[in-house]
Amino acid sequence: MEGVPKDKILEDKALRHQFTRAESAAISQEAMNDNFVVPLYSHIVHTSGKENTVTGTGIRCAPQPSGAATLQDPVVAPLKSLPLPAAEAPIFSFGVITDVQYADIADGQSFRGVPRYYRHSLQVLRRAVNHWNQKRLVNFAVQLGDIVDGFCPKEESLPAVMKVLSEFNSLQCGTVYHILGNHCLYNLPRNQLNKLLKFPSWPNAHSYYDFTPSPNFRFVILDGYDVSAIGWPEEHAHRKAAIELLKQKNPNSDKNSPDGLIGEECRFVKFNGGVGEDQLIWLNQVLKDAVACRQKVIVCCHIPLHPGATSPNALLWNYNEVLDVIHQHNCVIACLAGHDHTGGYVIDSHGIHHRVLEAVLECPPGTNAFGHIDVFHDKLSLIGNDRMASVDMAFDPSH
Ligand SMILES: Nc1ccn([C@@H]2O[C@H](COP(=O)(O)OP(=O)(O)OC[C@H](O)CO)[C@@H](O)[C@H]2O)c(=O)n1
Repeated sequence: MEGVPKDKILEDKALRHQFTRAESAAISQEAMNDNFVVPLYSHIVHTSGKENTVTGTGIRCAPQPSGAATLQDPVVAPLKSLPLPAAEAPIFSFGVITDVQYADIADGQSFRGVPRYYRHSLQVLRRAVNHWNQKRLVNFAVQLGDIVDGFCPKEESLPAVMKVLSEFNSLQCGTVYHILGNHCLYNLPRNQLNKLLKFPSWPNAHSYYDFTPSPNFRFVILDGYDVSAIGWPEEHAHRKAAIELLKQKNPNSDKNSPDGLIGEECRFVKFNGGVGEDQLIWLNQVLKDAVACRQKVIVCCHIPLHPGATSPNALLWNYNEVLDVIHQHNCVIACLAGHDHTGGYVIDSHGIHHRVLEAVLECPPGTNAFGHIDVFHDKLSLIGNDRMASVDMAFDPSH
């Protein structure tokens, strides 16, 4: 955060502070009166020929050089003595990483034959934390799910989780906010995870929460395995509902298999899940409150929320219900997810950015997949490392 004007920095301590509604509204008004610097440039990465999608790795558009004057150029006074405009400093920054899926086992592969590097993933995580620690690059980090892999021998689940968490604990410059993934639930009971991952909702049973790291920005952490065939006790209503849904939607005896399912119907597999009714009501309330506080919201969920940003077999079962709620409020600027390891990106019909992040687990030795997001008043700038593609996500600050 070197060179960042003092008044734009929120110290770590303040970032961990949960702002009250009154505080937020007051600071929000102050910010509105502020003269924000207009960014020098804003761009979206196009790497695949598909508009607004990111499929390449680590590509970042550079600002265009100003070039020589042409006949079309307006006549202007010589600029010799004008200083260059200063680059705008981010309001805050946060680290992002997903699908570490650590296990102390030999390399393997996914169901589709994609190599998976279970031990190396811990090294990628270590490099991520070191990177974020350098120059205090971030104010906090978000881990988007699946810290350990389902192939981790059961008796090693807890030590494996502890090993991963101890790497995260090396983050010197702020809190790590965790999200539940399916592989976490293959390893440990939900209640134990809720406690280990320090969910603010603990000891309540649910695994969703929100936090306000800066007065004008709120994060909503969704639990995509709220209605799920994994992670709940046998008799739990949400497990029963999930099993019933899978019975209706997926004719395969192995409910992890999408064989025979077409298009978006492929999402009805056991390794996905849905957001339950209570969580939808809670989400609606949180977004309503965020609008009242003039906050911009970043929604994070392990399972992607938009079919344009993911393969259909990694999509949230009731993604449309969640999007309906999100679209009713004019405050969500981006949705971040993991789960679909290759990554993806789309801007939806309401201008919301959906960025699915690239997995750590699939990084061949020596390569990386992590990043940090600089938050500005009118854009989120994801700066990815190596296999994580960078992208600028602009939004309208006036809404
Ligand atoms: N066709 C399939 C696919 C998977 N399985 C089994 O389901 C479990 C979870 O699969 P996995 O690929 O490990 O899940 P991830 O969360 O890492 O990734 C999600 C997808 O990549 C989304 O695109 C595991 O036990 C598999 O063996 C299956 O039986 N049949």
